[in-house]
Amino acid sequence: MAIYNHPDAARMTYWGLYSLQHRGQESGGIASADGQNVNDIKGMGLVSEIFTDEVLAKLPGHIAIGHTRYSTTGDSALLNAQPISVDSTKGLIAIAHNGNLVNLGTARERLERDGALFQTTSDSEIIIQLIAHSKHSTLVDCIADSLRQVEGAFSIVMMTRNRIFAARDPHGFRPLSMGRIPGVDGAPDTFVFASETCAFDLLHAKYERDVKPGELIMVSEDGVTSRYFDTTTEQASCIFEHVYFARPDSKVFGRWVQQSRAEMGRQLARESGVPADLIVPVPDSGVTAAIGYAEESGIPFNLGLIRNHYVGRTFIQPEQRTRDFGVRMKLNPVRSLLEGKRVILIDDSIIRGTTSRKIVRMVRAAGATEVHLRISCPPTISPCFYGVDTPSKKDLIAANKSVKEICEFIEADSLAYLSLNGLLHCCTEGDAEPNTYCTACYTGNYPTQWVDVSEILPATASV
Ligand SMILES: O=P(O)(O)OC[C@H]1O[C@H](OP(=O)(O)OP(=O)(O)O)[C@H](O)[C@@H]1O
Ligand SMILES: NC(=O)CC[C@H](N)C(=O)O
Ligand code: SF4
Ligand SMILES: [Mg+2]
Repeated sequence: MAIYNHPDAARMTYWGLYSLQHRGQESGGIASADGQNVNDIKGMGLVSEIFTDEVLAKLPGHIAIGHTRYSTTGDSALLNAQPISVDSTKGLIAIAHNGNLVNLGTARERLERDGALFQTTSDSEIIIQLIAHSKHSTLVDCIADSLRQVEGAFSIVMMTRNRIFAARDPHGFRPLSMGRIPGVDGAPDTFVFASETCAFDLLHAKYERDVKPGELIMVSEDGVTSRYFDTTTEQASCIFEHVYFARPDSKVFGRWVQQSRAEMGRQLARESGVPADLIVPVPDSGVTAAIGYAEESGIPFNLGLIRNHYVGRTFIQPEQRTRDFGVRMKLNPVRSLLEGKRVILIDDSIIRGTTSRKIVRMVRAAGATEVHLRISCPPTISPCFYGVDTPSKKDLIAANKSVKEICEFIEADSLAYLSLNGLLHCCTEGDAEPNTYCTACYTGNYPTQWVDVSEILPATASV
């Protein structure tokens, strides 16, 4: 999140982060500036646990950036919480980064040889260390120079004591949108940047446009300026944002997530329908696809699994132990709906298999006579290096087992996944401009050169 020109920028950022909590639950932070000084407050846990009125009062100013972290490089620890600030001859710069860099080893070594002292173990700090060490004369040139040297996924916002910057990597892996709150009585407008447009709604900000792949935007007293630091790379936006990561009330890569997900459900029903009495979504992320599936198949839909609202997302938990327990604490079956029924469960993805195995058992134990599982994306066979912490091949169930074997493992009566062509159709259908997506976790074809070879070795070789 970033806010430029609002008297209570930190509080606006706090509200925005509240709407983006689903993107990271481990730590959070806000940095603010009043034109002279920059302050920041970071903590472990959820946004609501870190920020109270008292804490927000310590963050004055009309400029702010904020972050919720889902760790992909570096420990889940306070030292890696963001925004990360670095002070140099260019003044203090703070960064909030969504994504994951893939050439960090070489970049970090080079910087350390040049005398950089790293404060964190996360990849994100590399970007501002590169800026701090850049030889270019203006800050914006230093930033463009830095962004040309890093490879991988980065949607970033940065701030100095009086400016905001926003940029997206040339592949446009992760989303980043720009919005505006019109100034009252001729006052200047407030500019807002957020990973997802759902953050704009609460702030009454109007979605203006996406930050484009390879674009660097600067907002200062002189207004908004934009330049491109790379125009040579083909777009490869993360299709998993539409499958799982983003909220259905967000527009991601210029397309409503809700539309894509409902179409995934309809397509799944067309590709692998099965006779049944009831469609049950696996909340939350399976709900929209299940509605589409029910629409297409004509089979009744009901909430046969209830989600405890005080438990967050399980897949993005950093530890398997918490993921295991999390599923049971989070989801509980509704016996009165399931008893004696042939049930089709709809979920968006199977990564490790933690959720599916527990849920199929749960639904059967609650009296379902048949349990069929339908997944609204293809089998996840390869890890992600671009900001989704899908593990190395040995932990990805679909990299090690056939669909038939997975079906046996999760003890379902039948299992089917959406086809890759089906998924691509669902995420592009009706669009004016063709969207180009990364689908590497389903195909193993990575859009960047730098990938960790040890992670993508065949599962048996890496055990
Ligand atoms: O195979 P697994 O390793 O168990 O991971 C896959 C599960 O995790 C995700 O849900 P999650 O609980 O994270 O979030 P949600 O509440 O947004 O659905 C996803 O929707 C699957 O249900
Ligand atoms: N979820 C993210 O965007 C992670 C940012 C960064 N790679 C980190 O691990 O801290
Ligand atoms: S590998 Fe998968 S999760 Fe990662 S960016 Fe590509 S589509 Fe998204
Ligand atoms: Mg889910």
